[in-house]
Amino acid sequence: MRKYVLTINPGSTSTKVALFSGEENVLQKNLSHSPQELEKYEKITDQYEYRKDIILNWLKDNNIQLNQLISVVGRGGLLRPLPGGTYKVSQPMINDLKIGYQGEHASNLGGIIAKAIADLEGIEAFIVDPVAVDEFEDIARISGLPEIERRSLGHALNIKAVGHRVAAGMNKRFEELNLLIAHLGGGISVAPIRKGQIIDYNNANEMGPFSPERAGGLPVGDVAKLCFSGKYTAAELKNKMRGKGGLTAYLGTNDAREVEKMIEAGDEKAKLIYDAMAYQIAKEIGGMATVIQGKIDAVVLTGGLAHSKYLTDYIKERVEFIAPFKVHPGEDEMIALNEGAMRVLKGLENPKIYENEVQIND
Ligand SMILES: Nc1ncnc2c1ncn2[C@@H]1O[C@H](COP(=O)(O)OP(=O)(O)O)[C@@H](O)[C@H]1O
Ligand SMILES: CCCC(=O)OP(=O)(O)O
Repeated sequence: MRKYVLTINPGSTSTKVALFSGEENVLQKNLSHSPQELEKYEKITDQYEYRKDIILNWLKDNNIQLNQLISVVGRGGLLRPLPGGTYKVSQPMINDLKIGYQGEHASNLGGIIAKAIADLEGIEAFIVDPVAVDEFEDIARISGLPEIERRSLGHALNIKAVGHRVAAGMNKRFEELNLLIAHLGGGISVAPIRKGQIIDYNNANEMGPFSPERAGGLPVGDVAKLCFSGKYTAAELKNKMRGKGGLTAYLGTNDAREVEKMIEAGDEKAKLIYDAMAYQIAKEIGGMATVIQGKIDAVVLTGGLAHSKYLTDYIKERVEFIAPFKVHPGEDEMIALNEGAMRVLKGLENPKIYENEVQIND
């Protein structure tokens, strides 16, 4: 009997997979990937078989048959800019995920793997609130060079899910509050949210604080020099900035738990780098506070790194003057994926259709 929704969440440092029966999360696995494990794949789409097999083997190991699935829902990736919601995975969407329309990222595999597994059973595949959700105000798009637009790419799925949870805890609706939510994962997004709308944020793939595996915003003149130094190919430079940047570049690991062990063992370099990441996150939160004119109901930290007391205490000390400070460790992404699919399966909402007529340059 078909009774489960399979949710698939490929992140830059992990693959998370969960089975839901109705609202209940009945089984979940979170698998971390080291940089060494991932570096053998030239492009992120090359990780398709590897990540898909992890999921299929996990189902098999837990005696779950594919004919028990109602539908499959994946995290959505760097598609064309689009409104939030639940989208049916279609061929035009798959094409854009494969080319990485707005860039490469593990989340592009979410819809692709969901569709591949759903097709084995002839059931529907969906994505929910993908990385490319765009609610920016026009002023946030201006970069300083007319050829380059600031883009809305970040952890919309978790930020919205956590925003709803925080609002419920304050006996309010998400749409009533102004929040500053920082998702601290393999990538980092710092989002000023006005009445439920993410009106700005750093592009987590290319800007803002450095992260476990990304370089974040860099001095542009020095980047230009590096590009023309002749030392690196374009692909090598891209890898340095996403995948092999941040903690990975300085310390050889994307795992903050490992970094904390290094610090405990007296490694001063590890402490300087880890503190610098926390410092940059606090600075980004401070800057984004101006976007909503300091009228903020709560500053919230979420994502895998928000499990770290060391990191959250460091940030708290610097930002708690802004608004009440809350920590929501981990993510609500698996729940949010299931809820998005359930709204459609129960007929409460029509799935959105992905349109690919907007043209932008990568
Ligand atoms: N208990 C913990 N303490 C400190 N850091 C943690 C903990 N759990 C996970 N992390 C770190 O969180 C980061 C991954 O966050 P996550 O939100 O899972 O990212 P992604 O979805 O991009 O893979 C990694 O650097 C990981 O080491
Ligand atoms: C590209 C923005 C999304 C992102 O960084 O996700 P991860 O933290 O899962 O890598």
